[in-house]
Amino acid sequence: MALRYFSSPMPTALITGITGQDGSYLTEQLLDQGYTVHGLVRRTSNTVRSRLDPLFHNKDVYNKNLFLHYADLDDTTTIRRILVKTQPDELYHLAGQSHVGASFDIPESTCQFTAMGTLKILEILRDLEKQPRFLHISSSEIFGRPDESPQNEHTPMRPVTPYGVAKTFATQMVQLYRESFGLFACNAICYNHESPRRGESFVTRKITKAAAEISLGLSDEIVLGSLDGRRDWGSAPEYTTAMHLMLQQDAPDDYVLATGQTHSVEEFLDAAFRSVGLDYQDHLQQNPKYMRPAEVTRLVGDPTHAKKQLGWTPATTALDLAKQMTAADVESLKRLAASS
Ligand SMILES: C[C@H]1O[C@H](OP(=O)(O)OP(=O)(O)OC[C@H]2O[C@@H](n3cnc4c(=O)[nH]c(N)nc43)[C@H](O)[C@@H]2O)[C@@H](O)[C@@H](O)C1=O
Repeated sequence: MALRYFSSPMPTALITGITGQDGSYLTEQLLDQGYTVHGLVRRTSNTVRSRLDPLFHNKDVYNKNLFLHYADLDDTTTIRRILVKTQPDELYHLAGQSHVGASFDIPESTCQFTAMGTLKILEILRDLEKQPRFLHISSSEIFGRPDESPQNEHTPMRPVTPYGVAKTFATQMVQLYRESFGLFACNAICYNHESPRRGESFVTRKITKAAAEISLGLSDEIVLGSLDGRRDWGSAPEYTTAMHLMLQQDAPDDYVLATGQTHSVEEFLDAAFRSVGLDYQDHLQQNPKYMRPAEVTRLVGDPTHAKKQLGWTPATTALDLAKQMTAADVESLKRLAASS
């Protein structure tokens, strides 16, 4: 695709949350299109980055065009310095505390990183001479218990979880900075999006990893909370493709990224276990520890705007994902066993 607004032939992107599921897919997609990619990473004693390290090993060009910088989300001086030094054309803000269940236990740090972290970046951008186009990863959790179904970009926000409240604040700040200060700032309002790189504490990956382990005789049970929640699950690399398209438009806007279909946790569980010849009922335990004080039960997105404006179509269904992710977990466990 032609990237019309660049003055130089090699666009540059900066990604917060580059080590996460979405950050790693987006990095691959941008590098494959000839971008130089800079990523912010947190300074920890653990330098293994399981989703990014294979990129450095796989293709030599990645070593030349991918750069990581240490910066926490609340370290505004360092982020400002990196922005001034790297002069990105596009800034993808994917970082934050993203676990909804955990946000009930750690509401302050959820708001500090997910809400205030976004505002701090917007404030830095406001002062920059060269302002990159900005994408904030928002969430269907902003809709909470909505009055209408499916939800679109105009559905009122009614969050019911600390994470949803933090994302609502960040989403509205992005809108405010777009309208009041003229930033090219967009919200990608993402419904659940999954892949074999999904963190293991999210329900899809927890299920597919357990199905793989049980099928290989490595475990015998899976412990979950409520199976009733319904989710609009799509494929993570398809959603990062749409995020990139959002920053190639003539004008900034918000887009719902969703499939428009929902499935229950139980349906996903059933599909994953069936794909390796198991009946989940023989292995399921339920524990209130995984149940939440408040739960969004019926969120489903209307992706019409993204389809029309971006020409984007989500192709992978939740049941495809259940099978693909279980197969990937089986393969990875087999590789691990072969190498030890
Ligand atoms: C759009 C939104 O999407 C994600 O948030 P989420 O929907 O909360 O995702 P999840 O995989 O944690 O839960 C899905 C459902 O599964 C139920 N559930 C049952 N048993 C367990 C269980 O054992 N663990 C978990 N995690 N969930 C369980 C749980 O109660 C809920 O009904 C994030 O990416 C978030 O960042 C985001 O923006």
